[in-house]
Amino acid sequence: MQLEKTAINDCFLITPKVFTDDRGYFMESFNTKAFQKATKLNVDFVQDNESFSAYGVIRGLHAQKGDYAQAKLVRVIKGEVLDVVIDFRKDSPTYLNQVIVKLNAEAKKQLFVPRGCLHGFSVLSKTAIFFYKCDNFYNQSAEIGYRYDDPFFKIDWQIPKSEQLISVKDAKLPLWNQ
Ligand SMILES: Cc1cn([C@H]2C[C@H](O)[C@@H](COP(=O)(O)OP(=O)(O)O[C@H]3O[C@@H](C)C(=O)[C@@H](O)[C@H]3O)O2)c(=O)[nH]c1=O
Repeated sequence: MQLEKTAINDCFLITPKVFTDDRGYFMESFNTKAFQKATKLNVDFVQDNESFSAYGVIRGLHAQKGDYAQAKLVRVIKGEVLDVVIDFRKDSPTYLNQVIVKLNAEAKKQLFVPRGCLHGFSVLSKTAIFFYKCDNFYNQSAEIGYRYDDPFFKIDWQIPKSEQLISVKDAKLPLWNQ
């Protein structure tokens, strides 16, 4: 696997080694030892999530707070998304920096999202299957989130306004009040 640093501390772009042959391909989508060696981070993933979305869907911006904060290792199994991470850790040297990267099933890149960061994505392809590992369990009461169209974050989700599809829950999220 190959590791690239990003504009957010401890948020890494990971390219797995893909072995192709006449049958197709093989890759280790996750290997604890290789991950720890490359990132120097000790992360214990405990939950895997998968979601399916159509073009125009925007999910985010989400996180879990306090003891329930989650690091995520995200990737796309089908289609393409624009993945967005905002460093929301007040004590981080890259506080409020953003990482915005296209992830797709062809390139197979993964993004490691540290605990305490806001996360979201928009679907650029006709449909997309999004898969992610989490190092803490889902806890509804610990969920926090801010509006995908918050003017402070000013994220270009690369979806025309008329085609954006947002959940009722996400549409009701507050704007970030600094
Ligand atoms: C995230 C999650 C949701 N659910 C349930 C709650 C709800 O009824 C249904 C759909 O939940 P949501 O609308 O919150 O799903 P979604 O908007 O896809 O939420 C996800 O968005 C991306 C951007 C993230 O970063 C994730 O951490 C997560 O917050 O699934 C679980 O049971 N476990 C989970 O881990």
